Amino acid sequence: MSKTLIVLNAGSSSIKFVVFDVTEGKPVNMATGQVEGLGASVSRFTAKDGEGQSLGEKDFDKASGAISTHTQAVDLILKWIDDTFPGTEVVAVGHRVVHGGVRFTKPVQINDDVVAALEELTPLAPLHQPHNVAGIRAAQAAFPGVPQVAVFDTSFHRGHPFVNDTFAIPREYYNEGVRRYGFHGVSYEYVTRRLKQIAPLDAEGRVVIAHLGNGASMCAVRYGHSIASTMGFSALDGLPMGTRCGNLDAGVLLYLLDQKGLSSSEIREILYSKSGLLGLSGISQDMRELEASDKREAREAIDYFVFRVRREVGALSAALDGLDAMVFCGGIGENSWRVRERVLQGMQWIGIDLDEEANHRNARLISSPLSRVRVYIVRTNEGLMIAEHTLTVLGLAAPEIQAFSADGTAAQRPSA
Ligand SMILES: Nc1ncnc2c1ncn2[C@@H]1O[C@H](COP(=O)(O)OP(=O)(O)O)[C@@H](O)[C@H]1O
Ligand SMILES: CC(=O)OP(=O)(O)O
Ligand SMILES: [Mg+2]
Repeated sequence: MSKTLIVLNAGSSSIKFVVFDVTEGKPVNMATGQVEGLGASVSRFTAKDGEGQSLGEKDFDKASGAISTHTQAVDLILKWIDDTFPGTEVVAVGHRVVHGGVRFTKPVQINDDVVAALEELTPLAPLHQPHNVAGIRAAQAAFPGVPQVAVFDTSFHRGHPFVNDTFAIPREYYNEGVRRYGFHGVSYEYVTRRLKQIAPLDAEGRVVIAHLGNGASMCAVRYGHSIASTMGFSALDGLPMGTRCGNLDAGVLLYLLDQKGLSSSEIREILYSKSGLLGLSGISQDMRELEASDKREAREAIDYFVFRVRREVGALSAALDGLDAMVFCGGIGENSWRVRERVLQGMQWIGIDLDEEANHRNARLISSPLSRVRVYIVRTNEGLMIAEHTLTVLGLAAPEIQAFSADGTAAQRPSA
């Protein structure tokens, strides 16, 4: 009987999943999919095989039994896996968990104590953490006795030097956990490892990675380790995102509270769900739609996005004492040649010279031979990273994965 590992990435209104065959101790992608629109009037299930070919899609509305909870979605995913891959045994479940706080500096096997600790971190990541915990509970109910592992978005950043870990507010807040955690660490860890394979010398240098997806952040990596991130205490800080504001003067919060009389939950809704590309354009949170629009507001939203990314290239390069390579990943970073072109144009001052033709075709290397700084596109793969960590934590990984997987954890990092 073949052995299967399931990776779950539970968001506010969707659960993404990846099914891996792990019979040989190495994850082989069998299927990727998601249930979107949880709690909405219509939810949608889609799945693709390892080559990207559709394995099925189905809409669920009131008539066919709408899916409103994460538990129902996990049950649906489990049943689909059972029907699609009969004769496999689920041996482990790996979860992406956005916040690991100061305690979780590396992936961990989940038990009741871990779940309780993750629940306590909910106020730090209200858009993600409750859903991550709901996904864990749903999977525990669906796969009783099957070991589960949490892999954290914050772990990769836990070695930040103090100046990149703190805010200049009274120190007691730092001591109680008000720190610049940084997120998207699972993606950055994967990209850092791929860069080691693609360009080993660059991977040892000073690298700025831009994870530009629906959530977006940038990370400064030196000798393969994160030293700074644009995201801070919450997944709100730094770059503007699909619906999140990014960097914001704290005075704006005081204004909304004191002068506009908004409640904290109204402010949370604005900053997390009504801002960013959606808030500025009034049209969409989706970069493709904005690029297709000829409205001035759409153009200005993209202008702002590009401007903030460019600023951070400079800021993170300063944090790194220079720049050797840059990497784009995430849905926008991997696919939008327009955004990349606009970010990189006129950056000769920092050593970047774009190869426009390579950039147009989303090539792996998009800087010209004249460029002192190499610029790459790397397709991120958070699911594979989570699968490898899950196998390693549970002692199920093939030796080469075990060695690879042990090598990037914050616990083993030299101090930055
Ligand atoms: N070909 C493309 N051109 C421009 N933007 C794209 C393209 N493909 C995807 N995107 C954008 O990528 C974003 C989604 O990124 P993704 O990393 O898939 O999101 P998530 O954080 O939900 O995983 C959306 O804004 C989408 O419009
Ligand atoms: C941390 C974060 O922003 O995650 P996502 O991109 O999945 O929203
Ligand atoms: Mg994402």
